[in-house]
Amino acid sequence: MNTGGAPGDHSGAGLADASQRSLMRQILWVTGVTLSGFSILQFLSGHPWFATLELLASSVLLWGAWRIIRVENLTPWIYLYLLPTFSFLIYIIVMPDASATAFVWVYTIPLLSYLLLGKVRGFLLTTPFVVVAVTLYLQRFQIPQSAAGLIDLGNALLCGVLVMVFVHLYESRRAAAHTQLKRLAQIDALTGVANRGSFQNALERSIQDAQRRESRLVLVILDVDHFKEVNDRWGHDAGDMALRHICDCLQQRLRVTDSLGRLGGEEFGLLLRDISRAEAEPLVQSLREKIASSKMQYGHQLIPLSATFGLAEWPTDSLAADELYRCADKRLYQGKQLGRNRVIVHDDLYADLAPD
Ligand SMILES: Nc1nc2c(ncn2[C@@H]2O[C@H](COP(=O)(O)OP(=O)(O)OP(=O)(O)O)[C@@H](O)[C@H]2O)c(=O)[nH]1
Repeated sequence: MNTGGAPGDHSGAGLADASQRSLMRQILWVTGVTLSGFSILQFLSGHPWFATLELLASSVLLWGAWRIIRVENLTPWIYLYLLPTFSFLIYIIVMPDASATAFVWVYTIPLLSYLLLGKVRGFLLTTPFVVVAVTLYLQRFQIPQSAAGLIDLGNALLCGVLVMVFVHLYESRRAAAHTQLKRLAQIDALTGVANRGSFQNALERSIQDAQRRESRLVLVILDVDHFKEVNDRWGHDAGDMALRHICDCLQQRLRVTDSLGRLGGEEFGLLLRDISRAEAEPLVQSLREKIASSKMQYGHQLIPLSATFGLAEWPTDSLAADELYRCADKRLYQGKQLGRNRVIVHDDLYADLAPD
């Protein structure tokens, strides 16, 4: 059973969009400002055309830094930045009066790629550029014949390889930690089902999906009856165990497309997709009976539990998620007033089935 996560939830490579956008902005600023500094140096060393070119490129980068926050799709902008930048870095290795130390700029290729594109796309972009850079470097400066020259070359190449390996390892662990954190932020620590926030997101997305497919869905809110007594009589641990027990009972009967979430305290939400109120009612009645009939084993004691359920159907009860929620909650409250351990499916109270 799905516990809140809905289809279409892509974690994506690299950093999350908002922080990736601000990171991209900072990178554009830094490279823009650095390049304008270099253009002054080029001008002073007698290369006015190259200086003008760098100044133009720097203006484009600074304009990009201002614009990047508002662009809709960030990915093309990232490639638009990385491809010319990497090509330029390779050019400065092979340009006529290039210094052998210009090769150190190649080390920034894996850093920028992994930072902006994540592990897989970062690796795919880094590899060809680094291979081309090393090949051109060796052609341009020839393989040294002396031991000292070979050591210098070995240092430069080995350092490049290690930078790539370290960045790859770092990004793999960062991406795994990000996925784990994201998962933990969406689940309720006690029961392992979706927490309130991710259940509400699932409800919003399911409504949009039902709207698109002209389907129906049912929102159920349930609250454990006299739960305070469970805590008072058997202790808080028994109360915690009762909450997990109720989740188990619910999960055993739900379909994979349904969602279960803990809305707070002893209140839970169920999202039954592609189902009408009439079809949902027997299912919810069976859930109620299952909870009421399976006493929870706590040590040598059996603790009786029951819950009251309120149902609301989309789109007949309301089109909006918050109104649908209020409707189900109101019926749950009516169920509590009528004596608990029952399912209320609509506002006509006398039409609802009373248990037992
Ligand atoms: N063990 C445990 N108890 C909790 C947790 N969250 C809330 N509670 C307790 O749940 C109890 C809820 O009590 P009430 O709101 O009075 O509800 P109730 O006793 O179930 O009564 P009705 O809902 O009217 O049937 C309180 O005693 C809370 O302390 C939790 O995570 N674990």
